[in-house]
Amino acid sequence: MSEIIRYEHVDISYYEKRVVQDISFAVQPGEILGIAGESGSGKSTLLRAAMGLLGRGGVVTRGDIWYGDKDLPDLPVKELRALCGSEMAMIFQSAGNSFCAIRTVGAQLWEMMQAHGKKDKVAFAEQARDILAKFGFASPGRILDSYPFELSGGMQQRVGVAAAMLLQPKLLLADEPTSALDVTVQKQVIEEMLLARKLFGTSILLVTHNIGVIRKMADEVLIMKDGACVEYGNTHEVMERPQSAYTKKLLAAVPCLRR
Ligand SMILES: Nc1ncnc2c1ncn2[C@@H]1O[C@H](COP(=O)(O)OP(=O)(O)OP(=O)(O)O)[C@@H](O)[C@H]1O
Repeated sequence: MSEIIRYEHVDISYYEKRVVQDISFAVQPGEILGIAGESGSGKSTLLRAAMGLLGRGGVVTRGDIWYGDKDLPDLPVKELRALCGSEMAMIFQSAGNSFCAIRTVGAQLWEMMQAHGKKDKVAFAEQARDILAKFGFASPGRILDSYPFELSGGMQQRVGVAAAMLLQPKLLLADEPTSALDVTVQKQVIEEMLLARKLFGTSILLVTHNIGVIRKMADEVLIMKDGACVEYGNTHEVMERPQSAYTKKLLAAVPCLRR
């Protein structure tokens, strides 16, 4: 199998109530799959299932999520934790919530790297400055020495994306990464994710309500409603010739956006 990740007939329940049913898709190396659809249709749940982040009450009840030859829902917690960050990284709507308020950004990133077995702090600092510079930060050293509250929400989100790339994961799971941002910063975060793909060949699974973001970024798109897939295919084709009534309605509700 050459795919980075493959979902096969996945059902997920919370407290025995099924919220995701029979979802199948695959993401190739360097490919971006956008997932859009109704609120509460299970988009975030799909991403969280890969990372083992469903929490108490959440279970993959059927199907497989293959990462290479590893079926993620069946993986022992320790093995899954080792993959998280180094192979698969996740970014959320607000990176600020993931940072601890009372320690510098640099200290927290170093802690993350240590958790993945890195021991050379000087090499880490150099790599962190290098990544931040690649992602367009003018003063990487200042960012690392900052406390999160010294950075704007948009800046925190941009740092979050760059930080996720420190371990050069093969797959980035992005859950509404732009929805809390103003339009200018949204564009910067989109550019950052596209740059991550260009620099590192990272595949991206992107959940968003923003069809404009899907048009701009995604090679393939999966549209969800009531826990099920109503449409899945090449983004351009789905946007130009949607087949399901729900996708047609969803696209009709979007103001005309340029690619
Ligand atoms: N921890 C949880 N416990 C119980 N039910 C949950 C939990 N998390 C999500 N759900 C339910 O699972 C369903 C899918 O939720 P999910 O957050 O995946 O949807 P979504 O498509 O990402 O929604 P949105 O677009 O509003 O973020 C919803 O009915 C939600 O209420």
